[in-house]
Amino acid sequence: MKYEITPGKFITFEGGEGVGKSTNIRFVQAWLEARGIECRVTREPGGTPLAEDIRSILLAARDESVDPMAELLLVFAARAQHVNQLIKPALEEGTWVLCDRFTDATYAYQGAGRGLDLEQIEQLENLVQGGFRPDCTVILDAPVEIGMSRAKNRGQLDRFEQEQREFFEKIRGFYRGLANAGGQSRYALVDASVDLESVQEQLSVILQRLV
Ligand SMILES: Nc1ncnc2c1ncn2[C@@H]1O[C@H](COP(=O)(O)OP(=O)(O)O)[C@@H](O)[C@H]1O
Ligand SMILES: Cc1cn([C@H]2C[C@H](O)[C@@H](COP(=O)(O)OP(=O)(O)O)O2)c(=O)[nH]c1=O
Repeated sequence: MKYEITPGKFITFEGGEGVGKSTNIRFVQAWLEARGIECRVTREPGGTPLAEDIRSILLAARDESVDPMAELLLVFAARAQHVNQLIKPALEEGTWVLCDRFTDATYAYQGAGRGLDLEQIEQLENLVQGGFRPDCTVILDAPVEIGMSRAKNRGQLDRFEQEQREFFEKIRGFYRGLANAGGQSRYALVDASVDLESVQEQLSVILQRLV
């Protein structure tokens, strides 16, 4: 008898700085593993040794201003490595992959934030990923100042965290737009401004629909 492995699901977590992505990914992992679902937690930019090296290049604060197109191409270089070396092989084994940010972050940060053309980003998305997209994208939404105040105890600011408030408002607006576009979509908007328990209640409802 042919034994078929059910491929895993690919869930991505998006939102502004400090909204609680890492904290809630750990909750989702525990929730799924308690139901016998094997999970792999990863992040972007990063996830493999090469992609983590590219992450360090992207996040380093530097005197030289970084050309937005150079930033965009680095993000996708890291993603090509991550998708092909880690994410797809894990999914094919039946492991679920929980990823802290993915391509929606590129539309939000390099597109809405830096002002790059969304169609050019889409061309790169198709080039690097083909038709590969997340099964579900959780957007954790909170006012910019809440995320900033939660993130501020983390020490030195990286190159993105050094941006002005206006940059983060654009990113928040973009994510909310994705979630509110209507119709059947893979996006689930979570109010992350409330206490952790209330955030996790919202996540449980989303997870019930996925398992
Ligand atoms: N709903 C919440 N209420 C209060 N504090 C939170 C909440 N969610 C996360 N935190 C705290 O905020 C900080 C940033 O959370 P983190 O998960 O690292 O965010 P991100 O990964 O989105 O940058 C952590 O100290 C975390 O414990
Ligand atoms: C995945 C991705 C991340 N980024 C940025 C957003 C973040 O500022 C940074 C690192 O992501 P992350 O570690 O999630 O930041 P934080 O925990 O502070 O929210 O990389 C992009 O600009 N484009 C992308 O495509």
